[in-house]
Amino acid sequence: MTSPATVTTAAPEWYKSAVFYELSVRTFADGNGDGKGDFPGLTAKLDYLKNLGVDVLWLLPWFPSPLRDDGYDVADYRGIHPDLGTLENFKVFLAEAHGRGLRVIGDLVTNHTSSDHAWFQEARKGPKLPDGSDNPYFDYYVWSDTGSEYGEARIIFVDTETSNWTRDEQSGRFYWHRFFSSQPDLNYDNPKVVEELLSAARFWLDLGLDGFRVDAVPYLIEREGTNCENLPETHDILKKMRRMVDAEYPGRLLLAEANQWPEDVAQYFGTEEDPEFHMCFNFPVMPRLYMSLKKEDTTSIREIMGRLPQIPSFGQWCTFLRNHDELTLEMVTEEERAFMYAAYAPQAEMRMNVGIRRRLTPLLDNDRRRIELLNSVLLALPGSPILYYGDEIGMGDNISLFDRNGVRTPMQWNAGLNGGFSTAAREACFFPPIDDMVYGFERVNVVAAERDPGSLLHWTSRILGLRRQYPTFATGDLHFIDTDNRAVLAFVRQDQNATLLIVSNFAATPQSVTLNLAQFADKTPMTLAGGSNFPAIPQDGGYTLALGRHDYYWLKLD
Ligand SMILES: OC[C@H]1O[C@H](O[C@H]2O[C@H](CO)[C@@H](O)[C@H](O)[C@H]2O)[C@H](O)[C@@H](O)[C@@H]1O
Ligand SMILES: [Ca+2]
Repeated sequence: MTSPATVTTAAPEWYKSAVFYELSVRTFADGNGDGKGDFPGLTAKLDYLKNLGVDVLWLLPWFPSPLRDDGYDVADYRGIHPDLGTLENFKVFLAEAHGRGLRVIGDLVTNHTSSDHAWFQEARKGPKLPDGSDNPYFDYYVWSDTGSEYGEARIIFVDTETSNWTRDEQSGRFYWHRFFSSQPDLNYDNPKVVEELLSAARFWLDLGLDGFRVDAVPYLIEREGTNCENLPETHDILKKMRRMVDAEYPGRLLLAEANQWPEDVAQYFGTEEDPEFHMCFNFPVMPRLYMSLKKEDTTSIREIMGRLPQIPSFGQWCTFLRNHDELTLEMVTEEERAFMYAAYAPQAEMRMNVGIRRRLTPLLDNDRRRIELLNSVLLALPGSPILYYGDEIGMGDNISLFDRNGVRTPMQWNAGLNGGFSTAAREACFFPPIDDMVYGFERVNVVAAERDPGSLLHWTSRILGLRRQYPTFATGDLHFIDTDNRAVLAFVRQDQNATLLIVSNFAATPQSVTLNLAQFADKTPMTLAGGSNFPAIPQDGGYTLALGRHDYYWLKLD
């Protein structure tokens, strides 16, 4: 296999203009007919992803794991889960992706390991080994005799866990875990742990991986009297990771998963002089996009975007509508959370932990106008967008499945057996393919979408192409425009190349809006898609537009 080891580009900040696509190898495509997706299966689908118009694939954890948290419980940082194929299969996949100009990032699960990891199994033997020597692995984890420390730290998986401490029978001590009890937290006060994780990262970067989404970064360090989130010592460790990447693998990407308020999440970029992550997910804006739709009031989007601190010049936000977890409601007020539950999770089983375990299309009632609206805003706001696999064809969910698995069902490729995901018997599929009347693979699948010129898939591909023509979407400044209608969100993206005006109607009825465009007086807006001219902006700047329900305009002002 002699395909390129990396994607060559002159732009070191390639991530700023990239569109990301998140997928799970396990549920994307099964290459050997055993009911489990794998790297050969994924490799065979690379042309589909390239044609869709994405630039970077983010792969969920592929490591050996007992799968008590869908792979976020890593048992070996340097391997491939046997269900997914071999290291050789991975290398072929990476070369084939790079050969098509696609980059690939992995998921580095830093905060914890699986309790099955050899380090934890060794650690359980206690601080001293039978021969009286020190057990070097004991200090890889966070132990307590009483399980009473760090009482101010919240429990994250509130539906499952009642404490962040669990007693280990073998050692007779309590170990610390921010997530499931099967995920003991690593002890980042131990420099050896830091080195272990850096060296695990090097293993994959040496193979040509383009970077990592780094999981659950706020929780690395614990300190009494704090909530054990976002601590300075945690930032010191993450900065060390960035220094390693910059020194040894320049051009590779670190993306932080820090589900925090704007002021806290922005800290994960570090500074110009002492950088941390190249990118951070914009968690706070995500639920407000949904909320604005049901409230027909976009004030919360403007407010939260206005709260985002200035970030270093190398930094870029990462925006998303959905991912493999529940639609998290951690970054909203209690009142907003109650609104979101009532609006989007009418059945109790749709709720999970602090969020809603549903996919994009069912959340938006399979309403094409709403799906297009939210996606268009996602693509126009500052940041690099991430699409979640299957959302481009309008896949549904299966809330009867345990935990967050309902949004992790097999990709639907065609109307045949198991939606083309696998040739195995349906019962052998890792998760059952969706086969209900509305979202089942017989109706919702890639082949059907490719045949229909008006499909969501084609629309997605077209709008990605349009966005790509205007680098201003990637790096331009953002200015909100004052309007007389809160249901309509209007903003400008601007740089030396272009001034783009984005107007979006979040209401379910047609709306009229008057924008204050005084600073653009005399300019003639032109639609990006069709090149049609709109009336010129008058001298006083008052510009009235009519928009159909959930309609949007992408206009150019130059
Ligand atoms: O590895 C443990 C978990 O880490 C990520 O979790 C994030 O998801 C949570 C919701 O499921 C969220 O509340 C939390 O703030 C995040 O850190 C990962 O994405 C999960 O899949 C995983 O279980
Ligand atoms: Ca397989």
